Amino acid sequence: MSINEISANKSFSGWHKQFTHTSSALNCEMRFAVYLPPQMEQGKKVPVLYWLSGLTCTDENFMQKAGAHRMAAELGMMIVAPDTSPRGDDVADDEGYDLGKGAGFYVNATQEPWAKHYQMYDYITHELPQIIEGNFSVTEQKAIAGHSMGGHGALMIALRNPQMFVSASAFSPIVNPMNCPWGEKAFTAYLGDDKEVWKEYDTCYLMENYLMEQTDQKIPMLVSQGEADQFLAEQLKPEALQAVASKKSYPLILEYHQGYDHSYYFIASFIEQHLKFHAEHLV
Ligand SMILES: N[C@@H](CCC(=O)N[C@@H](CSC=O)C(=O)NCC(=O)O)C(=O)O
Repeated sequence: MSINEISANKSFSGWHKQFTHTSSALNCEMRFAVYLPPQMEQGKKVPVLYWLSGLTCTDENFMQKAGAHRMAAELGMMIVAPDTSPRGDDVADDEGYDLGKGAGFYVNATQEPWAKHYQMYDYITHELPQIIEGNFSVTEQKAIAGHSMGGHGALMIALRNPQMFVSASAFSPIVNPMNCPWGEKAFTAYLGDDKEVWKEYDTCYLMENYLMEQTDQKIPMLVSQGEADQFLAEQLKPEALQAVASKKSYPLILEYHQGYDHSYYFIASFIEQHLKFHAEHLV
């Protein structure tokens, strides 16, 4: 699995880099970004945090706006930020910002015209980790985090792959995509009308029903939510996740923050807490 380095910027004694590669899962050329902490230059293997971004994002939003490099350098943590959908001229798209390119929702599409390229679940859970582990000096320890649509992706993927990740966190996640306009639109297009199939990708459903009998399957979760978020009531509904977590005794920390909106200003304000949370588990 060859990758091509297309940019490199020194940052907090480590490196921010971007790579392109041919994705067999997505059937197209993709780009991802990494932050390589300075410990890697001294030959040390480091754990990896996968960051999944939200609607309209590429690999660049998090790396440029979250202010995560200083703490990742201090903690000795590699960060991987993939794109949010397949890309390219022959990839299906939609006029809306919430479907198609920039809006892959981290699912494996089964419907046309999406199925040929929109296999983001497989890309994040199989192909990308293989690429990272094949090309960088990393340990097997992995955590996952994300924002909004990417928060849905991070929590959903963690719940379905508890053996793969040691911790999960999210800013302003879409926790119940089966029951909000963003999720209903995307899941109908990518997965079809059968809501039984949607359940495989719904964090609230998964937390209540999936692999929850064994206590060691409950990987710790941190969720941060701004109270002034413009999408809070209609799209995000964190109270639904809190209700399931309480019912299932799931180790969820859900924190509300007065005055913060849905933007990267919120993420930048609390990213240090999230990275330290993951560092506690990435031993
Ligand atoms: N353009 C849309 C809203 C788009 C938006 O807010 N995108 C968020 C993620 S929302 C959920 O996944 C984002 O991260 N944007 C990129 C950024 O750098 O801020 C609208 O106008 O409503």
